[in-house]
Amino acid sequence: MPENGNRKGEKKVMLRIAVTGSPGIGKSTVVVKAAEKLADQPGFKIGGIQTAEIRKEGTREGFSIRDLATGKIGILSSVKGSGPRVGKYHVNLEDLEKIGANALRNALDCDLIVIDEIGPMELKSEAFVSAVETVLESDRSVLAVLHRSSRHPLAERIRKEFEVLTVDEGNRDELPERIAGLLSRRLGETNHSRPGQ
Ligand SMILES: Nc1ncnc2c1ncn2[C@@H]1O[C@H](COP(=O)(O)OP(=O)(O)OP(=O)(O)O)[C@@H](O)[C@H]1O
Repeated sequence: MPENGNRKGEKKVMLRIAVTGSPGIGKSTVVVKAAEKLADQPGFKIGGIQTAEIRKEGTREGFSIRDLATGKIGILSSVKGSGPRVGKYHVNLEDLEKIGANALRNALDCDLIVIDEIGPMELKSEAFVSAVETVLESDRSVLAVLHRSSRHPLAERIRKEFEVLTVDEGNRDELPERIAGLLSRRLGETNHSRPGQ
């Protein structure tokens, strides 16, 4: 896609997809694979966040958070620490805000904003919630992982506004291709809607 800046004349054709499903079913993997397929397309700019487990000697000790655009990585939560608790983990509000919320705000010129994930840990931070709301108010396409059972107003809003796909063992292998295809076609529509193209 051409540099963003002035998108005057560009039709708003953003696509909002959320994947949800049981713990450990493969939600993050679907999002990573879909984003990788799209990143292979020349000029397709992806921003946002990715979370992953931190394991030590086979035991899960917490989660990391990564800014997809800069590669900057921090601690989202840890069994050690002092932040608000979610299960046995303490949420690290500092990195959630410095890396997570900032990554979302800095992704507003991207073709696709990835938010992995919108769940109980991330929703502990008002700054993060506010950054997600800013993304929702933008005209950017979004691919998010949505926690299955969160009743937080932001999670409920996403359920209403996004196309929600439930990952299961039967569809998790084909979903990345399907999602990448949907987003890729939408990008094509965006380019074709630009004047002079
Ligand atoms: N299509 C697949 N086939 C086989 N294994 C898979 C597939 N997708 C994911 N996995 C494996 O399942 C595990 C969990 O994957 P992933 O972290 O993507 O799940 P998740 O639903 O995002 O988990 P969580 O609920 O903890 O956020 C990983 O070990 C991953 O390698």
